[in-house]
Amino acid sequence: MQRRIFGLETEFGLAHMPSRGPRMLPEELARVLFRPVIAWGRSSNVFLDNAARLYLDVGSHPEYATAECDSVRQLIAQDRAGERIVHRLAQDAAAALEADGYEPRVYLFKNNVDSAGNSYGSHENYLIKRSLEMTRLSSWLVPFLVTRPLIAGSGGVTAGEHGSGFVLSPRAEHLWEPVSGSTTRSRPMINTRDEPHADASLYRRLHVISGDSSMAQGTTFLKIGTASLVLRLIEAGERLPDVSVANPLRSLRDVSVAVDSPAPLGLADGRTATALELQRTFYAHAAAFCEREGATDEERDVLTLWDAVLTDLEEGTDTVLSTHVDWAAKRSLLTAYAAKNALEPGDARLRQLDLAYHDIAPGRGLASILEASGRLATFVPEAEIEAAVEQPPSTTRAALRGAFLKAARAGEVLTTVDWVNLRVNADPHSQVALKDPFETAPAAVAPLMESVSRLSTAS
Ligand SMILES: Nc1ncnc2c1ncn2[C@@H]1O[C@H](COP(=O)(O)OP(=O)(O)OP(=O)(O)O)[C@@H](O)[C@H]1O
Ligand SMILES: [Mg+2]
Repeated sequence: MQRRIFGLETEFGLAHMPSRGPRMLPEELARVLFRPVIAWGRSSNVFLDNAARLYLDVGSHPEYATAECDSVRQLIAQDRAGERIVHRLAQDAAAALEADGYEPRVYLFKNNVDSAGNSYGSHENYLIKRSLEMTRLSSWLVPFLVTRPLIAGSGGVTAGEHGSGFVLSPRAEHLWEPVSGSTTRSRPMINTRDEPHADASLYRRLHVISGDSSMAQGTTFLKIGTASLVLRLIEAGERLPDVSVANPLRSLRDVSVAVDSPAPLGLADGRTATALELQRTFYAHAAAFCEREGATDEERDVLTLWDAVLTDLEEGTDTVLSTHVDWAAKRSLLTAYAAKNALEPGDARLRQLDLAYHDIAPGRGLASILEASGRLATFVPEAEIEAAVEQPPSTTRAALRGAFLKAARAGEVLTTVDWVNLRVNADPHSQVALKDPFETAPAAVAPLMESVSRLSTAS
């Protein structure tokens, strides 16, 4: 079975929301949040012991990029570990604010649009074969991503020029092209910037930036697991029906807004199909392919859940939908709250509830409360998430990066690290390039480790 590398980058919304008294602006708050990171790692752009990258770009959105994972469950653990790491920074920041006379109400939101309408991303990374032709890839992947909000959207209340309402994917409004090399200027669904972070003759890193950040573990499981299955079909050269949509961006928005009365999407060949029909087509091909070619246990679990979610949508049932899919979980909360308090659709309290769903503070954020009470399904045991705060995935090169960083930090040896390269600063010949993301053999970093132990003993 072909293995795949997955990585998830999450940008968080950061806010000080005092009930009274002075309010700290996000840029300043971000600096306070990163003070311990800079003290520890001498930079606001660091690789952690769990081999993830934590950094602050321009602006005020802290970003956590998971280490390379090779299963979706592992990715969920590493992604959740990232939430914990930034949450703990937020707790420290709150204490620092309090000491300075501010009310200590610091919030981190794992969402994609702030109250001013700015969008920030959740980027998915998939290792794919270099030999894959990009046009063939996008002819299937784009219609898949256009319709994926049905099964993986985070849901949201909008108050736009077209009136207030509920959308499946708040991110959908902020994308401008199906495929492009730029992330900011034109914001595509698939970014083709060619940075494989691996042997470029063998691999590409597919960068999908159209998805919403996910709170429910079931949504991450579906979002990544189904995309990976679709990639498998494409990589295997399956003969697939042409389901190219005529206008991907318009269709993405149509899918997002038409929650209850889905309009058919126009296909490039003149036919029409609903998003649900297209998702069912992708599912059917993936299921048949796995039946024929074999599948991992995890892929079978993805197929089972995908089928169940689509069946719920087809039949108007809720056997798995609101326990696994963010938009459905959120919508039932909103509906119940609006009914109880007799609220109009555009009421500001509904937008607050929407936001509270994405608050990552355990016991305060609504998704975390739903999960704790069993109303959102879990895929990874709590102990695995807590372990992932410190430990990298053991089955990818992240394990070697993590071990190197840990040893170097313990010995106070300064290093320079990126996704591929590892180096001891004081030993220019020590550089190792881990071009194979599946490399886990300690021998691959033996010279580096020797250099670390020599220099730590020397100090
Ligand atoms: N060969 C690979 N294939 C797929 N994913 C990878 C590979 N190597 C690294 N990754 C993942 O890609 C992500 C890279 O995150 P990072 O934030 O550094 O993104 P970037 O696109 O390189 O840069 P930036 O966000 O600064 O523009 C991580 O989650 C990492 O685990
Ligand atoms: Mg990034």
